[in-house]
Amino acid sequence: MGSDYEDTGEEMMHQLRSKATELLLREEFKESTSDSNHLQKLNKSLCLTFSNRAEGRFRLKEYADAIKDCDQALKIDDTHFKTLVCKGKILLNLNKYSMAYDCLKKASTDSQARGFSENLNGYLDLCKRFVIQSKTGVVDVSDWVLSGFKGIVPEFAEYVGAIEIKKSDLGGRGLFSTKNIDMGTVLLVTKAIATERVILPNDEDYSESVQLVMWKNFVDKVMESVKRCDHTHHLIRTLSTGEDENRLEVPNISLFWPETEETEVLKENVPNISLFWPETEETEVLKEKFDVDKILNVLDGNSIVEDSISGKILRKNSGYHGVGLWVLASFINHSCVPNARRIHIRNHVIVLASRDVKAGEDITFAYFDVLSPLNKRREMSMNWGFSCACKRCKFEDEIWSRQELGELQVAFEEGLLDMGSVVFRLEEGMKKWVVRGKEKGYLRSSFWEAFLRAFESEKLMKRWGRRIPAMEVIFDSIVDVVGGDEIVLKVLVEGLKRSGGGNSVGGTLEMERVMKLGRGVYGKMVKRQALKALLGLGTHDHS
Ligand SMILES: C[S@@+](CC[C@H](N)C(=O)[O-])C[C@H]1O[C@@H](n2cnc3c(N)ncnc32)[C@H](O)[C@@H]1O
Repeated sequence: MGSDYEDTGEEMMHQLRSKATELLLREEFKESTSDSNHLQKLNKSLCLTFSNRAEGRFRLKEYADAIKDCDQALKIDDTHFKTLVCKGKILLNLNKYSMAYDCLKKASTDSQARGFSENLNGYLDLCKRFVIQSKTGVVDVSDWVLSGFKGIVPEFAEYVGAIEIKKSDLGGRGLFSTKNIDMGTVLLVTKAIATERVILPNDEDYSESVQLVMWKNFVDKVMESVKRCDHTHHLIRTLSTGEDENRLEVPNISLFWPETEETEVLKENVPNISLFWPETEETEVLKEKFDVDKILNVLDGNSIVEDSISGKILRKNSGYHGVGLWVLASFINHSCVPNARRIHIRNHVIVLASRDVKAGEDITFAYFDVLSPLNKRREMSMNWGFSCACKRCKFEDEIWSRQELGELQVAFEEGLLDMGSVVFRLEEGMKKWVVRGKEKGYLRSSFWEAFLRAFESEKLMKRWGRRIPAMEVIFDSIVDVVGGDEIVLKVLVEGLKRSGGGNSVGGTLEMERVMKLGRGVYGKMVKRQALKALLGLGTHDHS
């Protein structure tokens, strides 16, 4: 990097090494007391120099090199306070929580710990919490939510739940559950390689430019991370560039586990052997080492927009528009019958089960609004560069060949029929076409807009209400398809507020329906009272 700080360190280290070599050559260092003292001083300086360079490299986020410097310093003095603190902080950043704890604990017993400006006990507590979190995935943001997002923003450890990467029928690889999982359970917590956020202006043209600048800054940040850390580069290279997805390797999930030795090995700077090949064009070697085009393609297909349909930014000022790359989350495929969703808190993404998930299921979230008819969903998936292969699309593909359904869709889109009539005809049609169970929910979700407008209109309900299924029946079958969906939740919450907020007997049932769906949207990490506060339903609940 060539900073002044590093240059001075390098120079000093060089002088010290020369002096040590000189002493060794004279073979006097063992016998001579004065030289032994001198060597001691020399070692002390060398230790301090390594320690200082480690600190500098830590600040530059060059963690692998910083750790090497710490180890050199600790080889000279394994109780060196400053180095122990520095190594502890680096390990914390590398998600090695137990090892970080051990380092910082050792530092905390040093007499210098008392006058130390940073809060060592705070770090130790954080390590302890992270060790538990990274094993259990249990996170609770209720206090933060209840404080109106004014308190300290929660910090998260990396967590990889009961999931694995396998070949997926949907396309390429996917993330799969390895056991039965309850709705609201956290499946994955991971920090972004990089994120970039902006507040979008109202002006459409200007907004487009702002988004372009956001994308450029984001790409720059990713490139920086890749240059700084071989492990990051390695992880990004496991992602799809969109080409030949079915022939891609399936990485082992352990690559993403925090606290493991395997990641430690990969974090080391292992030079590529091609670097030493004779007769190879230098540019060729460099290209293989750092392929900008490949990384750009990876970013195109794997970056996640934070406020997209199945993402939720949990904080007060969520007027931001953001993009980020979360490597393991990028293995999650899309489905129009999704079973997971994302919550974004600062640079972390938390993926949670938005319904009960069975062992062996493909974990999926919605890349786009799945409360839309097939033709719109097709368009949106093509914009993403793929043709959706989920079971709902397959079913609807077949059933849409029925002329009546096509005509109904046109009548709905062009407003040729009132929405009550659209809904009535759809329900009657489903009887005739022998559509049953979940498949009814597929079509109802595609006609969500029509159902919503019918249920919201007193006039239409007077006319059609008795001839169509009750709103609760429809909503349940839609939730069965789309899982914990924020749009459905909002409609239910508005309905509940209009009916007096759950004080009547019917209202209590409605409240339970909302709370259950809320768990699918926000997960178990937002407890009941906090969830009510978040939904604007008051916090006076004594149940
Ligand atoms: C973010 S990646 C998901 C992981 C990817 N399958 C892999 O092997 O790396 C998005 C890509 O996965 C594929 N994909 C995701 N969901 C799909 C779906 N429902 N149907 C078909 N292909 C899908 C598409 O090729 C899409 O561009």
